[in-house]
Amino acid sequence: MKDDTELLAVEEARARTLALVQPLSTEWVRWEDALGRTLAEDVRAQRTLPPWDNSAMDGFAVRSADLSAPLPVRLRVGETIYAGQTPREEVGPGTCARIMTGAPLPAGADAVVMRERTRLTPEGDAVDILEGVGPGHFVRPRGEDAREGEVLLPRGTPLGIPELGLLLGQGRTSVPVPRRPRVAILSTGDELCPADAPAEGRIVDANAPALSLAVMRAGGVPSVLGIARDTREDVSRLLAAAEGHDLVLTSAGMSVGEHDFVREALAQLGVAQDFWRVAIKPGKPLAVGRKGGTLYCGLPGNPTSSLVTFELFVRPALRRMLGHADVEPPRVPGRLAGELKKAPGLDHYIRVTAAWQEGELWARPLATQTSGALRSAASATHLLHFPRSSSRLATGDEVELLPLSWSA
Ligand SMILES: Nc1nc2c(c(=O)[nH]1)N[C@H]1C(S)=C(S)[C@@H](COP(=O)(O)OP(=O)(O)OC[C@H]3O[C@@H](n4cnc5c(N)ncnc54)[C@H](O)[C@@H]3O)O[C@H]1N2
Ligand code: MOO
Ligand SMILES: [Mg+2]
Repeated sequence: MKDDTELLAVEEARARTLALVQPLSTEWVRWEDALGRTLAEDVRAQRTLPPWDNSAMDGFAVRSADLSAPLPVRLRVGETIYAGQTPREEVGPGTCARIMTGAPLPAGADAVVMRERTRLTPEGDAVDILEGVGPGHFVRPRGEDAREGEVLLPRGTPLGIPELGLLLGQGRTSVPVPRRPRVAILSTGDELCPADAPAEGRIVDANAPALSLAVMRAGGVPSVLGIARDTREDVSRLLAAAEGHDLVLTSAGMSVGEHDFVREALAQLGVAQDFWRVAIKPGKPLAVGRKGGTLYCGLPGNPTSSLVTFELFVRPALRRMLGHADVEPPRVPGRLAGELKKAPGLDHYIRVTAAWQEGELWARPLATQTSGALRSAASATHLLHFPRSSSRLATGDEVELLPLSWSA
C-alpha cells in the first residue's frame, strides 16, 4: 500500500484526468440550448453587417469638405432618411440630408453631425452647422461587424450572450456544438438507501443526487443508476450497466476498507486505472481511469469529498468534453479572516464564506471542516487553497480562493 509520500500532486492528477478526455461528436442545437457551450466548427459570416455605411447619430449627413469654411456653415436641408429607408437624393455641395441613427448614408455625404451641434432655421429648409467634422465622423462603416465569408467566430469559442446575439444577427438560429456528455452516477454502500425510500438505520444516498445536480450545472446529462451493495458482484453489475456513457462517476468504496471494492470491480471490467490517491484533503482516495471512450472517476464516499473532487477534477473534465479550452478551476485572490493550521504534505481545500470588504475578498473558514458531513459545505462560497508546503496561515494572509460552482 502506498504511503502519503507517494500521493499524486493535485495539478498532476488534474492534468492526467484531462489527458484521458476524448472529444465528443458534434450536434446542431438551437440558440436556446447553446448558451455556455462552445462552437464545434468555425462559423463564417453569411451577411455583411452593417450592410451599408450608416449613421451613428440622429442629425445631418454632410459633405465634410463643406465644413472647412468659418463656422457656423449654413447648408440647405434635402430629404429626411429614417432607418429602414433607402436614400433617394445625392447630397451635393452646400446641402445636407436629415438622417436618423441606423439610416443608410446618402451618396455624396461622408460624415454626420449630431443634431445637438446644429441649429435649424425657423423655416426648416436650412441648418447652421456649429462644428467642423472630418470624413467618417459618426459614420458606421459597411462591414464593421461582419463581412460575408470571413470567420466570424472560430471553433472552440464559448457561446455567451453577445456571441449568440452576433450569430442570430447573421440569421443563424442553430449552431454546431459538442454534444452534452452522458454521465452515469452510481453509489455504493450497504448502509445506503434511496432518498425516496428512506429506511430506519440507513444512511440516505445524498451523493448521487448531489452529483447529478453538479453534472447538470456543468452541462452534462446525468443518469443515476442506483445503489450497489458492498460486494464485488453487485458493484460489477452496476458498473456494467454504466458502460457506453462518456463519464462514469462512482461514489464511495474507494479507500482501504475491507468492503471498498470499487477499484477491484473497475479493474475486473477492464478499466485501465491511471492513478489512485491524490495529495489533497478532502478527496485523497480519488481514482481515475479509462476504458474505450469512457472516463471513470471513482469519487470518495464522504459527501463533501465527493463534491470537492467533482469541482477539482470532474468539472474540468466535463468542460474539456464540452470543448472549452479554459478548464482549470477559476481562482481569485483574497485574504484569510481567521487562523489555519495543518501538518505540511497535503494541499488542503478549506470551505469558506467569502465577502467583499473595502475592495478585498475576505474568507472566513466554516467552523466544521469534516468531509463526512455535507453541512460542512453548506454556505461555503469558495474553497481556500492551503498549500501543501504551508503549515500555518494567519489573519490578513493573502490566499487563493476557488469560487464554487455548487453555491446557490
Ligand atoms: N485507513 C484509512 N482509512 C481511510 C482513509 C485512509 O487513507 N486510510 N481515507 C479516509 C478518507 S480521506 C476518505 S474520503 C474515506 C473514503 O472512503 P470511501 O470512498 O471508501 O467511502 P466509504 O468508506 O464507503 O464511505 C465513507 C463515508 O461516506 C458515507 N457515504 C458513502 N456514500 C454515501 C452516499 N451516497 N450518501 C451519503 N453518505 C455516503 C459512508 O456512509 C461513510 O460514512 O475513507 C477514509 N478512511
Ligand atoms: O480526504 Mo477524505 O476525502 O478527507 O475525507
Ligand atoms: Mg471506505
